[in-house]
Amino acid sequence: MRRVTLTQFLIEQQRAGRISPDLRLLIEVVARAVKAISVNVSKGALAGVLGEAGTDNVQGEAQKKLDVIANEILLQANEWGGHLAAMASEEVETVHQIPFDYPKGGFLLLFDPLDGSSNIDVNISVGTIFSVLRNPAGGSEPTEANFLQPGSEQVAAGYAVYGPSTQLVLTVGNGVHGFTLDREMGSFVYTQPFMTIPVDTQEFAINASNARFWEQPVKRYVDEMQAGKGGPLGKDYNMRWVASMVADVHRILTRGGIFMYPMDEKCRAKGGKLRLMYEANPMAMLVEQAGGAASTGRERIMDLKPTELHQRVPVILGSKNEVERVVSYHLEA
Ligand SMILES: O=P(O)(O)OC[C@H]1O[C@](O)(COP(=O)(O)O)[C@@H](O)[C@@H]1O
Ligand SMILES: [Mg+2]
Ligand SMILES: [Mg+2]
Repeated sequence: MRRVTLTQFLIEQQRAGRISPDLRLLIEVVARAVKAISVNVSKGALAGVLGEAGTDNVQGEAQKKLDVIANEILLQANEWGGHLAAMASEEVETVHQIPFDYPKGGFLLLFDPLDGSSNIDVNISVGTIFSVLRNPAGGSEPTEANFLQPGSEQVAAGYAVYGPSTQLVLTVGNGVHGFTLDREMGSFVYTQPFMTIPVDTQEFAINASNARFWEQPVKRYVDEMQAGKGGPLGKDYNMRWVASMVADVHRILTRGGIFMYPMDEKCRAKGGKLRLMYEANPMAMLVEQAGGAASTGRERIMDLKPTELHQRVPVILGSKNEVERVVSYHLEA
């Protein structure tokens, strides 16, 4: 069978008029950075990359060495090339300007360099999530306000999952496409065209240790799922929680399911647990492009007008009928 690489796929997208040469370059550069992160993640203890970095990030969370390494790899790779005007990272407090005297590029890149940090030291899948917006600042240095665009303005979004194999999953607004890293060849091979999420599911993902903090609509929904066949939903459900959003969403894009990190009393003061610009928006774009839905429980995630770069939001995403059910429980409450 003829193998199609990411490069070939992107050239085809460009030829079809779906992406510009600059956006193609941007995605290629992100993919190259992801390969470098994958090498570091897979070496683990052999390269001395496990454990704490001894620093806190802007959110007051302890950074792992790999959080810092992945962040540096993405920043350095993307500074070069001229396709970007600026970057924003979960690990960096303010907008990261391009340190060269290039004309400003047409795009803004946002990322969670290493998602699922608590899983690094126990050798469970982690990932990288990214989002691309247009640069509205023209030739001047983009400000934080220039980044605060709703998710519906994203021109591309994707993630890499560093699991038994490294996969890159991407949308440029024309479906969701998956690629698997061929380590010997050093290239991403197109392995999952048009990934779709079935509208119904019998699998849910939530951190059940927070049950006592949940709001009533989420309690009701989880109780109903746990009641199984004899309950109001009339079917048995299975549960999975990797605690790496990338891995949980990847499972949902592969075989369906619903993922929830809802509002709860523990995270209410912060607005939620997951980050709007680096986690919720890019995953929402991918999930919607695959036929699923993504909501806070009360609003479509991609309709939110961001108020700050590191904003947090509740997230409920995946199989459409299930997400709509949880949303209806929130609206009834
Ligand atoms: O520790 P918990 O409550 O299970 O939370 C897990 C969630 O936190 C996250 O790890 C947050 O992401 P970071 O690791 O990038 O901070 C998500 O990937 C995951 O879904
Ligand atoms: Mg994360
Ligand atoms: Mg992270």
